[in-house]
Amino acid sequence: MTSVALTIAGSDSGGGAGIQADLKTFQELGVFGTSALTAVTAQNTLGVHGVYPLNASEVEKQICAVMDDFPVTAVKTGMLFSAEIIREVVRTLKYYQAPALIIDPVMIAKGGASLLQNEAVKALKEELLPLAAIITPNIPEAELLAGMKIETAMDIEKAAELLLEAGADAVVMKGGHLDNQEFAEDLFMSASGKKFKLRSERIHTKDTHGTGCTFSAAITASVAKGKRMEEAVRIAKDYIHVAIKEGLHLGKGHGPTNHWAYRSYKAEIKEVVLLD
Ligand SMILES: Nc1ncnc2c1ncn2[C@@H]1O[C@H](COP(=O)(O)OP(=O)(O)OP(=O)(O)O)[C@@H](O)[C@H]1O
Ligand SMILES: Cc1ncc(CO)c(N)n1
Repeated sequence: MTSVALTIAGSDSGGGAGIQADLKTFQELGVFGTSALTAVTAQNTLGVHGVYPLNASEVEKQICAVMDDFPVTAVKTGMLFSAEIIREVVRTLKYYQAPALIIDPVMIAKGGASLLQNEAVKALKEELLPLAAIITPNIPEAELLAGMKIETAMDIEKAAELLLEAGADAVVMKGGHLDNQEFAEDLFMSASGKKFKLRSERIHTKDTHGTGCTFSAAITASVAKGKRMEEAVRIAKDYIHVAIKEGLHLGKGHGPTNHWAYRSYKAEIKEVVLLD
């Protein structure tokens, strides 16, 4: 049977991040993609030129339309913008006893534009995060959610532990933002005690627009197909790695990644480093 995933996120008119990245990723990984828009952004590779949120009730209607009709097996959240939208998403997902929830806690776009209001961070942490099968913060997002500064490898683990304590079943701390490193390394930790690093060669490119959205959408697609979380994050790491590596070099700023690249990609590039 065809697997169906739902993404609840913002639109990126430039097509590299947000809903557009999610649907492209679902498609490439063989999952039927459905969506609920939270906001429209006027955005391209140079930055965010406008943010136009929908009402919480408009978001709820879209989720209901999808959930009432489709056998959704995984849900992803991206840009949620406000505490009102977060609360409505939480209420609606609880009503449907929604399947596995993958949270990408989107806060700030690469150019610095805010995609989540400051006062909404608390709602994300206290109300949405406890529903998470996995949450995929980058370092600045993890700092705000865990309420601590992250400077060392030990800080990364400590913050991951705090997010598990806050109610997520698993966490991937994305290391894409740590500059000047040979590797792009992410830390996976689960409440059930699994812990490993996903490591790939760091690609030196400015074209990394939408990498976070694409990575968590790839996790969502595999989970929708019934794969275990550890396997889902490994596939996602492969997917994003090759999508960055085979970049399309579109636009004048931070270009999007290449979703077609995974089709012809066979070898495994990433390395899994088990930790005790
Ligand atoms: N230059 C790079 N080379 C290889 N992998 C990378 C690179 N940059 C990011 N990644 C990988 O891409 C995935 C997404 O991480 P990233 O830190 O970019 O997310 P993000 O900050 O949430 O992205 P966004 O800016 O789209 O919100 C991670 O697995 C990360 O290791
Ligand atoms: C709509 C949207 N969602 C997420 C991101 C983060 O990459 C972005 N730039 N735009």
